[in-house]
Amino acid sequence: MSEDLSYADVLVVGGGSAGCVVAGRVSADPDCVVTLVEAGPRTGAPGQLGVLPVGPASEVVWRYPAQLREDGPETVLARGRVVGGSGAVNGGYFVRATAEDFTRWPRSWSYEEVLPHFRRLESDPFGDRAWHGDSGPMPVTRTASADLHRVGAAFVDAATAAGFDYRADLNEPDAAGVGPVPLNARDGVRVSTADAYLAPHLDRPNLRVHAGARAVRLVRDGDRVVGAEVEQDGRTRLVCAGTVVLCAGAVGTPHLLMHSGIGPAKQLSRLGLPIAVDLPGVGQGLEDHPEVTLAYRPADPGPPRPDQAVLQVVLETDDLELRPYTAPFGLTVPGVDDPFGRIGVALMRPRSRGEIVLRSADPAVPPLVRYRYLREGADRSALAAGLDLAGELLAASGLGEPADSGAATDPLAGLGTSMHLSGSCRMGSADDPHAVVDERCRVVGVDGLWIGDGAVLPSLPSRGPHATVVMVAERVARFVAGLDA
Ligand SMILES: Cc1cc2nc3c(=O)[nH]c(=O)nc-3n(C[C@H](O)[C@H](O)[C@H](O)COP(=O)(O)OP(=O)(O)OC[C@H]3O[C@@H](n4cnc5c(N)ncnc54)[C@H](O)[C@@H]3O)c2cc1C
Repeated sequence: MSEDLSYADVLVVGGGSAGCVVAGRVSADPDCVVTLVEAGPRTGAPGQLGVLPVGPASEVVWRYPAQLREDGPETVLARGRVVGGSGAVNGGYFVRATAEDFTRWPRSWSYEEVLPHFRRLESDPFGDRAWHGDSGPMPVTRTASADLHRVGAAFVDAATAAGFDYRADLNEPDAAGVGPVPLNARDGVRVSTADAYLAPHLDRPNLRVHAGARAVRLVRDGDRVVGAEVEQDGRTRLVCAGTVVLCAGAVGTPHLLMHSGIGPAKQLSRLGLPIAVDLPGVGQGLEDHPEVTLAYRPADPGPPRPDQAVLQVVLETDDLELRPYTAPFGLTVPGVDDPFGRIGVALMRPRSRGEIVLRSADPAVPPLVRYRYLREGADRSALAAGLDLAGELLAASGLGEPADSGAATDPLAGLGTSMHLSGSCRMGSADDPHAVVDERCRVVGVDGLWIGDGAVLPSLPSRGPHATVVMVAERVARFVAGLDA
């Protein structure tokens, strides 16, 4: 029997990028008791921008089995598992979705509608521009030209010489070209939403943060969710709640929904799970940016610089993002052996969509992330064209000679992922049979249940998703708090 240990007006499940925003914002009302449960530890993710703490021995990530191509082998996908979530272990790149991206979202999420929320969340030195804010919790900074690592400086020179525009602000509404990456960082240290939205308010009596606490199942009373079963310290506790906001991420949120009987009936019944609400879109339609890299032998890798972002500059073209990584991954990801310099080539508007598949009726067994990358010929040729462009820019930059990394026979053989999973419980209109949440991010067919994380993105931004996920969470917090109708 579960023990009824606590009550919350609002229970936030998952203390990642989105969950910390929702808990921090909603608990501003002292009359609202907010409980945040996070499966991972409270701290442990080193904050230096030049270190990605996601290597094989990391204690702050989940390792999900993943299959990138339909006929390909399984690999492992890391996601943050710590207060701050993936945003506490990521590259610190904080580029907004473009204005054009929002033309694919429901009209109530047009660029004009979301802009105030982007402005509210940030403190950007460009704060005097119409599309920026200068008093929000997230600091947004860029590496000054004079401070760029030689990789970034040489790449900018090569790209501008090749005719690409230089953009000082890649967070302009439709910025394309080459320029410094907006970073959620201060003085070379990553600032997660746990730092920005949660830490300043931990003394609020109405805010309770439980680390090492994993929700295993939602609890319902008829059509209403009334709480969750939470495992902590080897015990299962029942947390009763007036409202539950799922922020367990694009894998964790559909996983928890399905284990609570909310999901595609066919998949649930195959595993003998009870069906409460047949929602065919749960876990379906996920998107991410496939990435291949051009490896080279760096002419001069230089010493590791933990204070420098793994990506200081980037080139945005129509549907590609070129990423000249500042240092070999062997220097930035603990436990990884990789001596090569790399220019990443990511497809930012991929046509393939994947799914999250349950493998067991036991909620402790991680689901499979099935990407189905490169099913479409157009995706393959776009990436191949991107590799050609990377080759031209490498040659012009003088950064090094292409390496024989085994990619010569099939340049797409080294396919990877940007780890930008989104849209596994996507937002949509009432007539969309695959919509999991409505335009206010309320779960369809269930009362008292919201989703506030990257799972709800209706289509993948053509930029990394972190800034956009934080914007969505800002907005969901307002819906939950009743500040916006
Ligand atoms: C290694 C890496 C690098 C990345 N780099 C960038 C980048 O530089 N720029 C960019 O734009 N994007 C980047 N991303 C993606 C970006 O960080 C994510 O899109 C974003 O952080 C997602 O936020 P979220 O709140 O949806 O999920 P998360 O931040 O992943 O939060 C989910 C949280 O829920 C917790 N959780 C899961 N299940 C449960 C449960 N059952 N009970 C309790 N807690 C649970 C998890 O432990 C986690 O803390 C990167 C991602 C990774 C993994």
